[in-house]
Amino acid sequence: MTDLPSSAKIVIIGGGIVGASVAFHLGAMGVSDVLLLERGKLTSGSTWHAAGLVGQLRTSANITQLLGYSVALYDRLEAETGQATGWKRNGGLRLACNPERWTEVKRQATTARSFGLEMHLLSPKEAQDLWPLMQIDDVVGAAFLPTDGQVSPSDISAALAKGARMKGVTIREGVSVLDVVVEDGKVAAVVTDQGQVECDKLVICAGQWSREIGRLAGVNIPLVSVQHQYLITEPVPGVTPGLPTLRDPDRLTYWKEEVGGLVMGGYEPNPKLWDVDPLPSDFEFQLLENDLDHFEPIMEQALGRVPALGEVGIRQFINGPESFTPDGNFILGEAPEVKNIFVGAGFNAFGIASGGGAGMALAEWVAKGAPPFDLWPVDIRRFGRNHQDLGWIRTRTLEAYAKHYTMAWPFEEHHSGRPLRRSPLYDRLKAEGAAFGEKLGFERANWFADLAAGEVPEDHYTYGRQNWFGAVGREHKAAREAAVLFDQTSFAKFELVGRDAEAALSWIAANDVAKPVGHLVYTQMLNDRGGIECDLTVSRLAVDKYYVVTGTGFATHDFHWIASNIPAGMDARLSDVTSQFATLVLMGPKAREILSGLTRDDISHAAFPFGRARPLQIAGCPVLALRVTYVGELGWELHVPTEFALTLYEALMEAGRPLGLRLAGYRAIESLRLEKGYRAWGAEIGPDHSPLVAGMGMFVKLKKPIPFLGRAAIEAQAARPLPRLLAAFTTVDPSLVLLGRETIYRNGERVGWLASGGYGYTVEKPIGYGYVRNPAGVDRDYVLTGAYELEIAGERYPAEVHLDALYDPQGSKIRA
Ligand SMILES: NCCCC(=O)O
Repeated sequence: MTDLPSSAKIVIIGGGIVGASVAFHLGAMGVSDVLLLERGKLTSGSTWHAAGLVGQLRTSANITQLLGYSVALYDRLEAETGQATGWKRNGGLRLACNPERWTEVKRQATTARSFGLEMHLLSPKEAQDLWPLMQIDDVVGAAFLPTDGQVSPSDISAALAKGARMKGVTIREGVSVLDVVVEDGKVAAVVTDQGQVECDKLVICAGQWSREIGRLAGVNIPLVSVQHQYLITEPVPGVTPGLPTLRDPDRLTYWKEEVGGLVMGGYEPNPKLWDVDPLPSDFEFQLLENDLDHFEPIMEQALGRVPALGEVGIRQFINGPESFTPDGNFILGEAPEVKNIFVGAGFNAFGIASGGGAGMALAEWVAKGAPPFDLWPVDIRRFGRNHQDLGWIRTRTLEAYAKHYTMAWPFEEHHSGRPLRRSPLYDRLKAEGAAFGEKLGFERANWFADLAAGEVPEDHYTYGRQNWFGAVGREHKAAREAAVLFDQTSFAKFELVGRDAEAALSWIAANDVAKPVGHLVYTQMLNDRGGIECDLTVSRLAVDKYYVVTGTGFATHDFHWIASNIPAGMDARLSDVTSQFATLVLMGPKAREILSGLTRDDISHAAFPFGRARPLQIAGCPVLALRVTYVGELGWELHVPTEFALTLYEALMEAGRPLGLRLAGYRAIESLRLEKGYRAWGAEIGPDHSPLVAGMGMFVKLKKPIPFLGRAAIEAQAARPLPRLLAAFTTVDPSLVLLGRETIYRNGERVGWLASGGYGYTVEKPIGYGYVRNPAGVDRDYVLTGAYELEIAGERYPAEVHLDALYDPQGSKIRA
């Protein structure tokens, strides 16, 4: 028995690297009364058998920053705690063995430059000079990140735990959590085998056991355990302690030095779950049985790269289960289901690399209620209804594991666990040649193949222009010249109802939403730093009722943000009505002509202007029509009870085809909105960007004396020069492919990177958006007076800068 306290301000469950790091950072922040509970011994779950590579570059700047924080922490932790960590900055090599991979690596080098991370491109021979044991016959090129490294997972965790204790955190080993007590939607206590511990906040960092702990509290943590195998050799002649880590993704393998020998592991294309449910609770310092047959293809690939592997003995073979997630990103943040329960789990084989930074970020989230910066790619609120089914989670996670080292193609879609959520129009769209993508389990048409012309609705991935380029161009042109119909049924839709709905929404929304019934307002919702948390439309349907429409992927996030910011005591209830309504979006100069033949209602501009929401009867269907656009054309979002969706679709297509109506998909939306300069949350805007730096100050009610969340921060920003400003860029060479993360140079100096990239078929140019930075202040003049270049895959190309929309800057089309 341990002397377990009966209460603690914060309880952390799990003594692996992430739990220890959260404890360390809470201690460092001076937070007192923190208790870490570990069921076995510290690190005994999966931390102890991790391979310990520490790479930093990710596709997100902020996640890269998080991993960079890990490196900086590991640099100093041994001196700070007196505990050896095994950390060394021996650098990381990455090989490319075919031209497309070489393009990927060169684009990664540009991404690294954009994010301020050192990464050098090497010839095969230069790579071999750093890693003399490898064969380079098939190597096209390589990249070297000198600040990457490796660490001893157990030792670094022990150092974090020691540091946490030194800062006052209590750590108890041998304590099992049996239940979690939730009262009034908040965590109240954990029940352990040694008594109950009351707490204000709970942090679940229990590795692969996190899903089960979450379930005790009604919190969904979608991760599963996958078997991961690697081997450790006897000493290999020629292997030195300074040997860099090596990733050989075309052979699906990684390498690192260990006590004069080599560690070699890999990501099998046919991964195997640790298929037990529930997971055993006494699995401490244990491994699974080796499966050499399963590892054989990885071994063959490895021998081809490092023949010396065949000449030394294998010291140990490891098959350790580790937690993986359906999208390959880890899980951080406050659970949307229960207040004050936080999660740090699902680290997908990069827990050791992420541990330092993830612990820092989660500690801040727990202590201050918000993360230090935007962590959307790993935010627990990115999950949706599809992520609640264990079978689906398993299927998709196995796909993600198998793709750990495969090419990360632009526009790549997952193929497993589909179809799951289907619009009523799915079969019709499929018959019309839809190439579907998927978001939160929803099937969504990305583009339409011309079946009569023999086109096949399948993506063919490359880093160049992909096979759908022409098809999307057709849809784009139809939107600008005639009309298109998008099925956007997957939109997340909420109703906010109650006596205080207006007051609550006025507090949460940055734009003025206190409008008469029948008005639609586009608004952001800001955090107290003035950053954009939500970007959506609200339509007032009654004095006490608003209809909120936001992006498919933001369903959980935006619902949680709105619900948790309704001031206490106000009568305003939020409900998710996504599944009740299909959304057909009719856009283009012929939209009114098409619609007017199907309704007796007056839809003239005078009767139904832009920014209004009206009920319409269309072809017998009761429709809520929203006069709004995300593509820069005249049009309506038609929200209709799902059972009417097919009837509405048939009527629109029949009336529209003679006028040039086409079906169109999400890739056309992207192209159209880039031309029109509409921002996308998660790309150009997010919690780190205020409306002012995003060039959207006109949507903030600063001129009205209405208090709103984030107002003070925006007022303070408005009084100072802006540190950066969002601009559009087009390249002079129209054949270039912009994908996002390309580096922006102004007068030869690096000033930012593209948050998004695509192509505008009307302007006939590649388009990208990115922030131009200058600590001394940025204004329109500063942006417009520079000479710009964009770096793409290591080469610089001249570019033009724009602050106004490239298409219809006056907005005359949408107000037609
Ligand atoms: N746990 C293995 C990590 C491999 C990698 O960092 O690529």
